[in-house]
Amino acid sequence: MRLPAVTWSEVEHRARSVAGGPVTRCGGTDDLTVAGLVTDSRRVVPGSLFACVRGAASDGHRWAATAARAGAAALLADRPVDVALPVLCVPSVRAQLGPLGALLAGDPARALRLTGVTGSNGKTTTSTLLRGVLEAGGTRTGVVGTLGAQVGGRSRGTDLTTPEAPELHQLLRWMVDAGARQAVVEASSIALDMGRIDGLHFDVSVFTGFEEDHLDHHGTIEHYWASKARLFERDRSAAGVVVVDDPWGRRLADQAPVPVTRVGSAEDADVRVLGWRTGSAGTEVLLGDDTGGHRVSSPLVGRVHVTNLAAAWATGRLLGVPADAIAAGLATVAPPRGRNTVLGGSGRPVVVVDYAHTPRALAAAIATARDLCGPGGRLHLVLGARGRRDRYKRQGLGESARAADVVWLTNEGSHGENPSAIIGELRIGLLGAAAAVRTVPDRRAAISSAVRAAGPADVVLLVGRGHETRLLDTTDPRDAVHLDDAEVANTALIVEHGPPATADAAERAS
Ligand SMILES: CC(=O)N[C@H]1[C@@H](OP(=O)(O)OP(=O)(O)OC[C@H]2O[C@@H](n3ccc(=O)[nH]c3=O)[C@H](O)[C@@H]2O)O[C@H](CO)[C@@H](O)[C@@H]1O[C@H](C)C(=O)N[C@@H](C)C(=O)N[C@H](CCC(=O)O)C(=O)O
Repeated sequence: MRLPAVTWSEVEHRARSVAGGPVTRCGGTDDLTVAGLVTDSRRVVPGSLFACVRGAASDGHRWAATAARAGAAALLADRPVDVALPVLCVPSVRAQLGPLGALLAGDPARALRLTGVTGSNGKTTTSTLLRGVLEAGGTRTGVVGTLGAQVGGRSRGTDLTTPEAPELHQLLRWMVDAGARQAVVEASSIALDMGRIDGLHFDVSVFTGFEEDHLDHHGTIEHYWASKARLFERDRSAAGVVVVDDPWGRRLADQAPVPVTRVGSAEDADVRVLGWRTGSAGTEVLLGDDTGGHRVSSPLVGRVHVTNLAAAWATGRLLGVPADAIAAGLATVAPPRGRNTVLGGSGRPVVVVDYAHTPRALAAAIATARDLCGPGGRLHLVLGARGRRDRYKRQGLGESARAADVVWLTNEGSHGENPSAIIGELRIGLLGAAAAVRTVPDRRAAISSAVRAAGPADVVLLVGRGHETRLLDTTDPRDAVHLDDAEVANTALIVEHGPPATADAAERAS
């Protein structure tokens, strides 16, 4: 992807448009040009403008000399650095990442209609659904989120659900160059808090629902909610679609300064869920809006997707997509990897792989998996908790797990914590539960044991990692090992219960 060469004076001019205090240019002539804004010295290429970002673990200013050696043409800093490069000194480097990230990517957002998606659960599914709806409406649409970035038949990996602003604007440039005229952006609360979507304005932003999460970062649930509510300010979005089935969503709908379409089962919902049913073949929802009743179907499995489908419907309508195109789009969108992915069946246990990693999402995933049990079937849950993150959730996860028949406690990547201590915290929520509790610290062995113990009417639910394929038990990312829950489950199904009995099951196992 070729990024435009931007003159130093254009960079200075855009930087001055960011409120916050004096901008001082040290060195560099007006016709000096830079190409690409980079926040990581390890990704600098000749001609880059390197942004010295102060972080929690280190200060980007420490990497200025490294960036210079890698060919950076100039620096963005908030204090003097002893490096022989032109420097633009600003009050806050992080505050410049959006505006300058946009400028140095050629302001791609100006050529796109943008939809933002935030919420504690359902961001990835709803973003994927929206892309399908907008494409069915006839517009090439890009998407960026937890599963990386996609446009047309191309994809790119990302380290974060919502990348840092310079990378995000470069991905939007990549989408525009690939012919996209719409883009859907998953906006995580941490990204909203850290300014990663600065420089973007959304036609519609979607709030998929809320429960406490990421309190390690936000501190309190109020701050967590406020970071999401920030997306529904006029300077960020023109309109909102908000699921009002929980009090925090209702509060947002009541308080947001932009026009809000309310979605859910509530009486006052503008797009109301009138009924639904779900099973291994997919989900069907009956919706009511100001144009009447609409029946939509989707291959997604599980009650958790009912409001995701309703929110995608409401957003498509707001963006002018005809009702029949929305329905066609929803009917064709395949489940995103690791979101209620269904394996096995046809005479073998069903295995469901899901990303649920909060108590409420786990309770919903268990309810969904229970819907897939055959007569008299039991639900086996393979449960862990990621190390070094949101310890406060572990007892709640254990409490939600009480709804299963057999719970297999295991490792989910301890990230340097003591794996047994993590399992012990999960077990607190299970004290006195009717469910049988097994402890198998090795994740592969736990998945295989659960699949082995499951009968043909049973369901094995694997939660916490979904699509993830890297498992880390230390604090050094280089120690990560490959472990894909769906891969391990498929192997266990064949080893313990034989190959798929029918073609479609074989297809599903692929
Ligand atoms: C809490 C958080 O979001 N931290 C992010 C933050 O880290 P940090 O402030 O510690 O940065 P740092 O490591 O001190 O580095 C400071 C600066 O020096 C630079 N640097 C660093 C090393 C070097 O050799 N050269 C160099 O230039 C870095 O690129 C950075 O610009 O800035 C880093 C660089 O951009 C991010 O990688 C890092 O995300 C970490 C890895 C992370 O795990 N973030 C998670 C919590 C996150 O953001 N999750 C959300 C939500 C997901 C969900 O909803 O489930 C997401 O959007 O992914």
